[in-house]
Amino acid sequence: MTRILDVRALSKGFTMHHLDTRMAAFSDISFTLDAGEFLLLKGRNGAGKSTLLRTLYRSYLAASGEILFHGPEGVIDLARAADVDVTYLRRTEIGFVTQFLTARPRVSAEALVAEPLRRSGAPAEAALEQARHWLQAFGVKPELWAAYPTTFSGGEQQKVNLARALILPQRLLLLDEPTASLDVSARAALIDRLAELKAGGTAMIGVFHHPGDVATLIDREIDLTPDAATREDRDDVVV
Ligand SMILES: Nc1ncnc2c1ncn2[C@@H]1O[C@H](COP(=O)(O)OP(=O)(O)OP(=O)(O)O)[C@@H](O)[C@H]1O
Repeated sequence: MTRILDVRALSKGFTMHHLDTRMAAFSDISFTLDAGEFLLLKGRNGAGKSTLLRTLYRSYLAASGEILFHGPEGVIDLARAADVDVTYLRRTEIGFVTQFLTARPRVSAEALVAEPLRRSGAPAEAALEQARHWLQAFGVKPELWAAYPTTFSGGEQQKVNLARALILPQRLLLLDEPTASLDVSARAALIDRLAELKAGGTAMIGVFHHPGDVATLIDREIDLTPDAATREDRDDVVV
């Protein structure tokens, strides 16, 4: 079993300056994750699911604890890694799929989707071909491929977002409600792609409003609700 992540005693809180108080988002979280494993994050609203994903991605700095990522060049603690190392890992090793597309002015949908492949060294035409394949797979109409996604509908933007986030297999994939606002066929395409990436060894941590969407992928779950018993048995998954 290839270890991907070793999270130890991780905590994160927020300082509410206007109230002069500090509030814990999650405390003392520990778990491990191996290649090809899918971990479901559960918990009531406000339990800290999104904050944990953002802390693992290093959008937030942890208050304490370790996030040991087993990467191509050895083990690196994401809680303390230099920004330049985090930026590098985000390009090639760690993906984050949210509900929101960061569209850029005057960048076409197909160019946006092809970008991760281009950055990894793929020739322009091959990257565009792959981009069109994934736009098609997620159900974006061909007449939109060369258009700017800033004007797309919410669901269309989400499909472009998924195509871009999932075009390049990564070692670790963080998923924050990626099925929100998707139609049935795009949801099916997403599940197929996640299954394919999982089979290829990508480790995943996901938050899903409807975990039933990904029931076939889930290996383990952690409940972030304070005092909830964390169940790690696949048979206990509630869908
Ligand atoms: N940037 C922030 N500043 C201050 N407090 C924050 C910030 N982000 C999140 N919080 C607080 O941290 C707690 C955890 O929020 P988080 O969004 O991680 O919960 P969640 O489990 O993802 O919730 P939901 O299921 O409602 O999406 C909440 O009480 C929230 O108000």
